[in-house]
Amino acid sequence: MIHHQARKSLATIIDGKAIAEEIRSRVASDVKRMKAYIGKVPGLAVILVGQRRDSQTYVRNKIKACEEAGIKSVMAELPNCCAEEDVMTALLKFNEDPSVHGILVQLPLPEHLDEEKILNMLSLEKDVDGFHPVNMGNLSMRGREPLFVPCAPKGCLELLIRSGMEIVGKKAVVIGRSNIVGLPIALLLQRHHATVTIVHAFTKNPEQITCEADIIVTAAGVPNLIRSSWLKQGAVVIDVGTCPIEDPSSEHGYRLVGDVCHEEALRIASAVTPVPGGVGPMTIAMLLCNTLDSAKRVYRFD
Ligand SMILES: Nc1nc2c(c(=O)[nH]1)N[C@@H](CN(C=O)c1ccc(C(=O)N[C@@H](CCC(=O)O)C(=O)O)cc1)CN2
Repeated sequence: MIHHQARKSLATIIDGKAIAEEIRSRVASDVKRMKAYIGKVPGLAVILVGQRRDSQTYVRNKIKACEEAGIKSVMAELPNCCAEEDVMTALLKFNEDPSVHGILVQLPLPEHLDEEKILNMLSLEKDVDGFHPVNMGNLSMRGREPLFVPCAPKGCLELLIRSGMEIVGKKAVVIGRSNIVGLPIALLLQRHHATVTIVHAFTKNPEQITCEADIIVTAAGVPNLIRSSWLKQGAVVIDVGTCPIEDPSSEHGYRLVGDVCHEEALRIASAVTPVPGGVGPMTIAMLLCNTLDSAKRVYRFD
């Protein structure tokens, strides 16, 4: 699962795709067991608004992953020009449906829709993305437990643990402060007793901050932002940034790159995630885990 490079000095590449596959097959066997014992399977509802190509791909991959794990999925597809009310109607229907244990609204939504208002209407018990404001509040407060940890952050944590990185007391720097990735990852690392700094677009001299970090989780969406001079020797680098860049030599005319200059990071870090094949596949694996956990909670099945 962890590929050591031929040259001794190069970092380990953390194979998120292989780890995600292992987790997905564990989920599949748990779903099978649930079906055999109580005759029920977990159900996921997906709401997709508009026709963004990337969102369509992610949703397609989520539904395929559900299928492979034996999780039932339903989808509401709404046009880009739909009203907030239409999204609410779909969402409330899924909130009421007892065969649905997880609901997700694919983000980003078109600009005219109020994301916070919509996420706020999700049943807290079915919010498998963990984006409901109350869930985020619980994630941020000591002594409280969120029902669901957001998928990409949960995947990052799993990759960090698998890389052998001890988190307690370590200096962690998170680059980016979005509600989907940067903010929840920072909260999660803090929960695991790291000393966390968030770097964002207004941070002065970010390089001076990142080069002291034992752990870097980057979700800036800026290709090759993180060069070797930004890294401490032996750091673990988790790259959540995914950006398509033009590449006439590839099949679709583009390829995906992360925030990290991968070749440079390999020479300085102790472990690095690739893009693609790092955090992305883990995001989908964690969604399956959260959906399964939700169904287990409903049926009191363990
Ligand atoms: N409701 C949500 N919206 C969004 C989330 C989310 O967790 N919940 N996260 C991102 C997009 N995302 C999931 O929705 C996601 C992004 C990337 C991948 C992935 O597997 N990436 C692959 C490459 C895939 C490709 O070829 O295009 C990889 O990195 O290897 C999965 C899910 C924003 N919205």
